[in-house]
Amino acid sequence: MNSQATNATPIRVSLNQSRGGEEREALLMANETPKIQVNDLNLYYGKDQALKNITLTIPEKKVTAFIGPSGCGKSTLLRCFNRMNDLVDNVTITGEMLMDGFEINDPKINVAELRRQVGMVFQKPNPFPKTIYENVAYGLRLQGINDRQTLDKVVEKSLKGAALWDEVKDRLNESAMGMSGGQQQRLVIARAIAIEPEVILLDEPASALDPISTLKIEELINELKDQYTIVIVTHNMQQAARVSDYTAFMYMGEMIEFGATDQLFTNPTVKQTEDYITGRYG
Ligand SMILES: Nc1ncnc2c1ncn2[C@@H]1O[C@H](COP(=O)(O)OP(=O)(O)OP(=O)(O)O)[C@@H](O)[C@H]1O
Repeated sequence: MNSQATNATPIRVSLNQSRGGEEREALLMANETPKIQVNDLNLYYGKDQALKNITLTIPEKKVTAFIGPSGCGKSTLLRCFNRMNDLVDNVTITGEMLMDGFEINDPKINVAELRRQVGMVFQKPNPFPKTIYENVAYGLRLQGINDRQTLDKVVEKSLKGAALWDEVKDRLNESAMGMSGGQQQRLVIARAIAIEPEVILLDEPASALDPISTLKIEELINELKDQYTIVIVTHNMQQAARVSDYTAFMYMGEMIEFGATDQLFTNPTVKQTEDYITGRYG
């Protein structure tokens, strides 16, 4: 379990008890800076409701994990944070989702700028068919930055930040497609951090990787959280326990329980959470 999680005070325990007809309770505690605040968020794919009255706070510069059985809405919620669901037809969203106090779903928001601030890494590494160097420089070039010295600096810093520099510094001009899956995933993370996001969304970033590469990604997450707010979706509860400070357990579109990872795994307050983490379902 993450060492920082041990001492962390939970910022909020958010229990959605609407199915029992009771009011949802939200208990807010101090000690963290909220980065993203979600209030009563509902999301529909056509008529199907995928997220139900989600309320939670993502703390700044901490790792928050979303866990829960397949189809419970983890990825859907994650994709809300950088408006990736805009790309899906017939999506309706209600409720509030604030980042640093600004409504993410405000139609006036510049979505490209939002996605620069909120980077995303997917399950399957998706490097561009370009050199290692150009993969990392890509976002800067998009911003019109072509000065070689600046690019060199950012490429080196980002690859170091993604714990990849030593492995690739002598082959920066080779194709990224020749790297191993684990290296490609760290390259994608380097590409994400090159444009200095504030939040990094990781959607099962290690599920396609071997155990050693998985370990490297987990170590990397631990290092990155000093600088970035990280939200990770994972199927792997041990991974959530290892890398996250806070964990949110979701079930059938609802946020069942949210709390400090060590508390949620050792002393869950809701029976459904306990059933899930002890392997009774899911
Ligand atoms: N593009 C889409 N169009 C319609 N329904 C969708 C779409 N994406 C997801 N869903 C549905 O929304 C629900 C939540 O899916 P989501 O992928 O968010 O769950 P998940 O918890 O991330 O699942 P998994 O762990 O299997 O990835 C599911 O019922 C799914 O079928």
